[in-house]
Amino acid sequence: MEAVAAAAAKDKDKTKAKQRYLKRKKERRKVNKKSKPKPKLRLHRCLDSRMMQRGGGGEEEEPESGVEEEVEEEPPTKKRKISIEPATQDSTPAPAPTVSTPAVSAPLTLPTFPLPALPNPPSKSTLALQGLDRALVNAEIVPASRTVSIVDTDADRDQGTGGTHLGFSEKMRKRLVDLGITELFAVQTSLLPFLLPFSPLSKALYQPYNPPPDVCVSAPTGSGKTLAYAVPIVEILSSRIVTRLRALVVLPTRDLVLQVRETFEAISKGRGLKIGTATGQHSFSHEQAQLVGDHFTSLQGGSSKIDILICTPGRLMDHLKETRNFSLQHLRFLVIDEADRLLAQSFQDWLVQVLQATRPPKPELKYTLNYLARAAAAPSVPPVPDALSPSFLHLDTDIPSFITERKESSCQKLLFSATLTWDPSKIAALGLHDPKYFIVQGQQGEGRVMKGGRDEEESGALLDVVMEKFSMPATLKEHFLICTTYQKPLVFFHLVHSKHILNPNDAVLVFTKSAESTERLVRLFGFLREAIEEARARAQVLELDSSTNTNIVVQAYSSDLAAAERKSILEKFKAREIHILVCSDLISRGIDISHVSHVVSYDAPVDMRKYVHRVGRTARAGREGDAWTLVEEQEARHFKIMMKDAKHLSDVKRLRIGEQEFAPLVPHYETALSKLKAMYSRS
Ligand SMILES: Nc1ncnc2c1ncn2[C@@H]1O[C@H](COP(=O)(O)OP(=O)(O)OP(=O)(O)O)[C@@H](O)[C@H]1O
Repeated sequence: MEAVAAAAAKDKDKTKAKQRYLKRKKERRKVNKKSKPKPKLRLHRCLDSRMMQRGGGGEEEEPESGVEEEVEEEPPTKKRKISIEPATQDSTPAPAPTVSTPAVSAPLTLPTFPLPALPNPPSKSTLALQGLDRALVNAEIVPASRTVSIVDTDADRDQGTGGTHLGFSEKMRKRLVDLGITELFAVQTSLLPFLLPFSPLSKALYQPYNPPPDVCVSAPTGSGKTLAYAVPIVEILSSRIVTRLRALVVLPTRDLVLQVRETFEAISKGRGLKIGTATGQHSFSHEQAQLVGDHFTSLQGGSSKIDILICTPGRLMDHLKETRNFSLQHLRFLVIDEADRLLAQSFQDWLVQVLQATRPPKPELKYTLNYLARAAAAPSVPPVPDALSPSFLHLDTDIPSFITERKESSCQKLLFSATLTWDPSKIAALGLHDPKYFIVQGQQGEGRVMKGGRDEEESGALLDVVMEKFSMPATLKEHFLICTTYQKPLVFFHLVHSKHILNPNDAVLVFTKSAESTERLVRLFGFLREAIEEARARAQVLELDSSTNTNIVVQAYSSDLAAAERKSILEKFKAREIHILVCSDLISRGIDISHVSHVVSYDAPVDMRKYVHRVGRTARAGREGDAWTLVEEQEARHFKIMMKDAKHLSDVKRLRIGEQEFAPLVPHYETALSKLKAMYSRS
């Protein structure tokens, strides 16, 4: 019994000792908690602030539209992972740990180390501006509201304003007013005074010792870039006495060449300037006869029948290589419109070859072995040193010159796009001389509210351009719809027939991903209308109201069509004989059809550049316009991320169409689908 009692007492002591130990441990923990730093918390804060500064955390958390919330976010697991990593892994030397000696032999807590302090990373704008071309940092940011009236009132005449103060002549002002242009748009008010300075020397056709500065312009679609370069070119070239090829405008497609030619012809009426095109639409010999005067004598200065050539790069290369007396040495202007697209195309290195043809070759020392060898191999009739431009004069070795200063090409390069690239490697390839950048703001720029005043506003606009957040026309309304692949034709059909789109005077441009999709959609549309008409004839269409107009003219426009056919289709569309034009991205850039009131991207665009140019076919020159993008369910995530990256998601409204709205169409759609299937299986 005694032994049992002793054992019980011993157990009791042990329990008491254990309780005491636990109590002490708890107290020690409390003390430690108060005195020790909180590494996890600090690291979290540190990481959070870093993420905010890098734009990761800060921007993602920005409250956006209801649509925005549907974008899937990355789970925040990473942050936690990092926070529990042992601090000792960091290579930064840490101060000696402070370990408190326990009063009793209790298990030691892990020593903690103060975390190394991370320097604050530079802000986004500083990062983007670091290493940027100085000229780009000094870009002129032009608000879209900077317009100027050119209607000549008595007051204007007295004050010498009314447009002529922008550098162009009274003759040009009158011509523009005759064409219905009463005020100049922002891109024009900024560029004209720059390209047409008052000093007569700057308007000279040749400036071999002080070549004019090059210009890069980024301005929204439909903002009037064509006139911004056409007016100065016509004004400066009008002073010429002898016809030489002095302006070259390069564009990516034939359709655009024809459009720009029309603009030049309209504004240069009565100036005696000769305008030519080279697109491959006519035979090569026909084009040669249009471009060059003398085909037989080899003239070192070339021989031109035109002052201005508007062309595509492929055909330009052909003439440069094979057309005798086709010379670019007299160029005063080289315009690259839709520059980002053209710079992305190699076309036998067209840019390098063109730039080389504008620059004078280095003077050669006579009587060197090389020179003599080449002279011996030269054709028996040497080229005649006629009509050389000032910077090429040294080619005529018989003309003595005592001027040793190097002569440069007088060619001023002008680059334009709504989505201009700022890729330094591409810009460097242009060898720009003293470039000046103009950035015309659109929708986002006008609405921007910046706390830091003008400087911050400007660097914000610059940052947007550099980071390819493109400006949109202020008058554009954008929408998107998400649907299944099966529903897409139904949604499209419903959209154009419902109040959303087609009013009697509306014109709709529909973009698909390829010529084949264009063809298929037009056929399906036709079969669907047929099915509805048949059902109507059988008086079966009860639910479809009479507004479902089946007389709408829909036409496909694709590269599969002959050039003449394409031209005729575009003319009919402009004349409103065609209501819906379905096309691939062939005419998504530059084409200007003023009455296009709606653009539908039937197949969602894969990148932001494509999106900008497609939707830019409407809402041009200050008119209203709507853009609709049909997004298949599986593409929705990509589309939203693309928009979000471009800071544009909140500007695009999501539209929801309930299935019941197009349910009456479904039986007819099924009939149309089976007809389409039968047609394709036959072919
Ligand atoms: N000052 C103006 N007043 C009225 N209309 C104008 C003016 N300037 C240009 N326009 C018209 O605006 C339309 C769009 O012009 P333009 O085609 O030059 O735009 P853009 O900036 O080149 O567009 P994109 O980037 O899509 O090629 C044209 O129909 C043109 O005639």
